[in-house]
Amino acid sequence: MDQAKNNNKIFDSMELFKQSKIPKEFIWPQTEQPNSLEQLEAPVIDLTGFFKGDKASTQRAADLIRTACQNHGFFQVTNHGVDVSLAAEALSCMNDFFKLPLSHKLRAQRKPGSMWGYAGAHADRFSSRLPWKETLSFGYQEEDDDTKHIVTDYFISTLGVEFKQMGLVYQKYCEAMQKLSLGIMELLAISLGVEQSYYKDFFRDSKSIMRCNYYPPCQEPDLTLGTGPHCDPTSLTILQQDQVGGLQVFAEDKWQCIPPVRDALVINIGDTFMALSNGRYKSCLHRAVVNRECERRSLAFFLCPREDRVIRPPADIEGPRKYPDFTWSELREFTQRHYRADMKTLQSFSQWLLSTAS
Ligand SMILES: C=C1C[C@]23C[C@@]1(O)CC[C@H]2[C@]1(C)CCC[C@@](C)(C(=O)O)[C@H]1[C@@H]3C(=O)O
Ligand SMILES: O=C(O)CCC(=O)C(=O)O
Ligand SMILES: [Fe+2]
Repeated sequence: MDQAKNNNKIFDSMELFKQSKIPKEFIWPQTEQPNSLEQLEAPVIDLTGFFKGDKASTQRAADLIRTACQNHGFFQVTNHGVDVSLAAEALSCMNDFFKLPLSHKLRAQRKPGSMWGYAGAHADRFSSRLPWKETLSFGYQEEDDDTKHIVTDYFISTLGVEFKQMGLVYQKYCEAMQKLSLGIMELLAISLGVEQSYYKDFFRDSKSIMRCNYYPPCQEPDLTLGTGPHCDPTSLTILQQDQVGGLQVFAEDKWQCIPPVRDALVINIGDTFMALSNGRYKSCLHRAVVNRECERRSLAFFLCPREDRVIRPPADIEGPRKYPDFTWSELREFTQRHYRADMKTLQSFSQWLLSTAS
């Protein structure tokens, strides 16, 4: 794997776009590019009844989730309780950061070993197959006294007090994401026939990751990718995408698209939840493509358990264990230091874990 250690290459997206050809580091192995992709059957689930405690609609939602997660792990939710104007503001104010001159963005540059900060094409980590994107990532955790304003504090301390308003938007957005995540954990438990609060309790005192993905327009979009094929190593991803489109999922042996649905959030389970379901639910390969005409933005909230909590499925999920015990801290370090997340991350991690254990 090209896990380049702390490359010092920096890409300025403003300059990149002026060149007629994209740098070779951004070129990905060519896969078939069918002109029009099928749409993935990612059911759009209205959460109104669930939030009202209506048993019949909760069961219907759980049934739709079970079918989706047994197949590819993706579904969408509407009436999810995230304020529409807050969601729109979180998406729009990304530009207040990504439109800054590179020198200003680099004040937030990701430090080696950290998950937080600004990264341009991950050029600091990889030396080939660079994604055509810039990202800004930061942490969120349930509030206690010294983490009550963890996101706002991050923006002020990293970018300056003029970014306080942006920090407040993402602080509120992360709080809404966390609340929705725990509701979905209840639906996942119901869908698996597990005690309803089992997973919700598992994610108490969680430490999650918020990631802003900014995909500039690209002069050779078919040669590169915004985000390469991967399975999310995390537990649950709540993705807000703008109306541009570009998210694709590899299911039934082909790439299928998830076109934007207004006011819906895309949910997918990650490798850690696949292990928590003992493999009954699938963490699925997905990617993001870019286009020549316009930028694309997405906000991904990655729910993660407390780093040291042992990832183990509940006893009443039948069948022999598919994965060894591990902690999120171990899997995260594996993806950050030894292995670039791809289609086999959890399988490769399990083998690595068992080989280093013996
Ligand atoms: C634990 C993580 C690693 C990545 C961010 C995340 O929080 C969840 C998704 C992972 C990622 C997006 C999967 C594709 C490759 C990656 C390098 C990226 O394109 O950003 C991954 C993230 C990472 O920073 O390693
Ligand atoms: O931007 C997208 O649509 C997908 C991004 C993604 O998969 C990720 O950040 O893990
Ligand atoms: Fe992803």
